[in-house]
Amino acid sequence: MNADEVLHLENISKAYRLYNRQIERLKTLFLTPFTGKEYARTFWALRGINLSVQRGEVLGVIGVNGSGKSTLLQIMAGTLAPTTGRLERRGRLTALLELGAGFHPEFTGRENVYLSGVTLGISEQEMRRRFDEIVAFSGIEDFIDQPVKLYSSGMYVRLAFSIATCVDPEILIVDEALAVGDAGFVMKCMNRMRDLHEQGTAIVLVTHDVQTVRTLCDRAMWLSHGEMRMLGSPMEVTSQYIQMLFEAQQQQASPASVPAPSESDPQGWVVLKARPDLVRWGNGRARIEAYRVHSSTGFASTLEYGDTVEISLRVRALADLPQQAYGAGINLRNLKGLDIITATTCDEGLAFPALRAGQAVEVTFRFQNILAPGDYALVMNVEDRQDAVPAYEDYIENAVFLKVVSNKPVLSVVLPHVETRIDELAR
Ligand SMILES: Nc1ncnc2c1ncn2[C@@H]1O[C@H](COP(=O)(O)OP(=O)(O)OP(=O)(O)O)[C@@H](O)[C@H]1O
Repeated sequence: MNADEVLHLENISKAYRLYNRQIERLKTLFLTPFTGKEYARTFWALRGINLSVQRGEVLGVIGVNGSGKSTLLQIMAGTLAPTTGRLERRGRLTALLELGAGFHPEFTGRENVYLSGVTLGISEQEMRRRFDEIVAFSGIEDFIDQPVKLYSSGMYVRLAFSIATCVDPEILIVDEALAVGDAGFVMKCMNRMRDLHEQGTAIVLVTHDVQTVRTLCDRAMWLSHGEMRMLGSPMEVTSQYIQMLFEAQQQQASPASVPAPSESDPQGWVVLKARPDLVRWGNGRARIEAYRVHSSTGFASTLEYGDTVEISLRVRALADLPQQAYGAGINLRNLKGLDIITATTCDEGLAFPALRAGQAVEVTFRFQNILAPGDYALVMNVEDRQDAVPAYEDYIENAVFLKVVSNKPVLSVVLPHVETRIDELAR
């Protein structure tokens, strides 16, 4: 390992033995020692991972369910042994892997803080010094002397995250556990991770939230079927990843799976329902609950080139939203994952009114359809532009697919109306 490395993985692989039936497990237990015959199937959850994490860098790990992310983090954290390969670590490592991992359920929160100190090799005196800060950050002062078995999952995460981040780790490993906290705490955790990053802590973060990778990470790694598919800049890796999700979803999408405007709603609103293929993230303070698309073809997902199109979003506040830089936006994204048209209320200088929880607004974007014929995903979001980097209340990658048709050739990606003139010159 060079001086700047805190984690070094060389050819790390992890195999699990899988049994199709219980009897095979028993046979392995009782017969294999004598017959040498294998009854299990080997499944490689990770294969040949080479990676080095530098001091102070934030690495985001993405990949679909079952791609090996948790397995990799457990190996990095030292709670799981790799089948092959070599791992080196430098410095104090804290990890938030599974909910409640490392806590003794019968012990109180206070006792678990000190128990964690023991596990991390931190003296009782040092833990005593850090105790107040840990409890204050967790926000569960009132429950600190209750056994943690009585904690809600959110309280578990609060305490575990506080411990993991208040002990000056050189390496912090976080596995999506943050999703369990409420929006306020998730934001607090994000800020905490930014602070640690500035202080030089290396962070490895598994998340399904592409936006988190883009805003928090220095590098991103995409795992696919246990192998490293891509390692590089967050923007590059997440874009490729989104495109893959998008194409996979396109292949699956049958006409019936594309939500069509509801016939029962004469105003054309389509209510957004949870679908397995819907890629949606955000802190949940506001949600897009319905959308509608209108053009000369009516409330339909097929649009004529050149038509005037209106796309409306109905946004409902789920928490009180003071009047500030809130806004909504849409992108029309082609099948290569490129945003061809984007529009936001913030960029148009329009501010949302202050909203109380439960109140809704309708936002309409009206534009000339200059898109070349083809299929497009409609991406929609509610954003908060208070800070330089937007935060998203709700972000939906692929709410609906729109088809653009044209009876005149469009040879470019977009074709705006071009005033054209021929002037004959006098000889
Ligand atoms: N103890 C185990 N025995 C057998 N297979 C396992 C075991 N743990 C994990 N696996 C398998 O290894 C693969 C990788 O799992 P892992 O939990 O690392 O994926 P992941 O990317 O973290 O998924 P998710 O996003 O759903 O959390 C999966 O196919 C999983 O079924």
